[in-house]
Amino acid sequence: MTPSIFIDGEAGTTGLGIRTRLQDLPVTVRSIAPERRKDPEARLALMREVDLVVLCLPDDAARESAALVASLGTMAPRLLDASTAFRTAPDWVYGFPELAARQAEAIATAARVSNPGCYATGAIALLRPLVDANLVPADLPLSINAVSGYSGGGRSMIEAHETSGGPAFQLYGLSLAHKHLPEITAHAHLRTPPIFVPSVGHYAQGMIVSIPLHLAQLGHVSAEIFLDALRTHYAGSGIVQVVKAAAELDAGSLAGSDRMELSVHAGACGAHALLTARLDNLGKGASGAALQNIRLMLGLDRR
Ligand SMILES: NC(=O)C1=CN([C@@H]2O[C@H](COP(=O)(O)OP(=O)(O)OC[C@H]3O[C@@H](n4cnc5c(N)ncnc54)[C@H](OP(=O)(O)O)[C@@H]3O)[C@@H](O)[C@H]2O)C=CC1
Ligand SMILES: CC(=O)N[C@@H](CCC(=O)OP(=O)(O)O)C(=O)O
Repeated sequence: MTPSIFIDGEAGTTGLGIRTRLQDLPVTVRSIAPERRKDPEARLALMREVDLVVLCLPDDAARESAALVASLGTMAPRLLDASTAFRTAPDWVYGFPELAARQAEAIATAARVSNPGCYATGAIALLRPLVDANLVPADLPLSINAVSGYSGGGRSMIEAHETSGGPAFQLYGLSLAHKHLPEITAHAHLRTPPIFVPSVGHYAQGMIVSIPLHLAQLGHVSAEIFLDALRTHYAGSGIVQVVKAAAELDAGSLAGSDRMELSVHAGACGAHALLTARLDNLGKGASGAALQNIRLMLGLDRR
């Protein structure tokens, strides 16, 4: 039988991206009448009838909706959440199929999967293989810089940039406590939370996450060793690709793609390296990643 899906928040930025990507898949998308989209009874009624619920809501609404699903007990559908609410929760599986050898399998069989944050996707993709291979110590004090297109802030930020015109470039999260830090620390296997400085530019979509490293702090490693480790880890992935370092990086050039590109830039002096991840915050950073997880959860393919 064709599996059925209810996207709670289907009219939002991430929800719409998922709907569009589902069009060519053998699934039935069940929708709620727009005027009842915030009505718990109407949502619960749909949740009872589907195989998979996908939450594309702000964190508090996602927690409420997850509680509605849980109230169905043994009749509960499976759940994929795009918010920050459950990304480090012990009874949820982190929806990053490329994270480790068994992750795609764990996602395929999980009752509850959390979709990674956009910045976290880039940072974890770069760090986790290097930490696991003991090339970057888990307690190394790291700094992570990132820039996102304004669609990363959802509907309200999109409207602000497209009507009144937002700032050309803005650092934010300057209390250095961005909501992605717990997930980056946990899933990159770090023991020291990094300093994370996000920023947003006056363009719609696409992001770069970059992590500078002083090689003298790391012992006998080089940019080439990092590159080899990343290439080995992501060999065979059609989605996460390790590419040659270029002299410039355009944050918007993967807009519309669900791929992510990782690079290692070697400093000319031989003492520095810069790890970079480029992705579309709405693609591998949100709806594209959700599609990977939906396909795995519904058995539509394996990574
Ligand atoms: N945009 C991005 O790049 C990314 C977003 N995410 C996450 O995905 C989730 C959705 O974000 P995004 O799509 O950007 O946000 P949007 O603001 O674009 O969409 C959110 C949607 O949720 C609806 N909504 C809000 N509150 C409720 C409620 N109580 N009950 C039912 N529906 C509700 C909104 O409806 P209405 O507008 O009518 O209130 C809107 O349709 C968030 O948790 C976000 O952090 C994750 C990765 C990247
Ligand atoms: C530019 C911008 O505002 N970006 C968002 C992150 C987008 C994202 O990944 O969202 P979730 O972690 O909420 O799922 C922010 O920094 O809050």
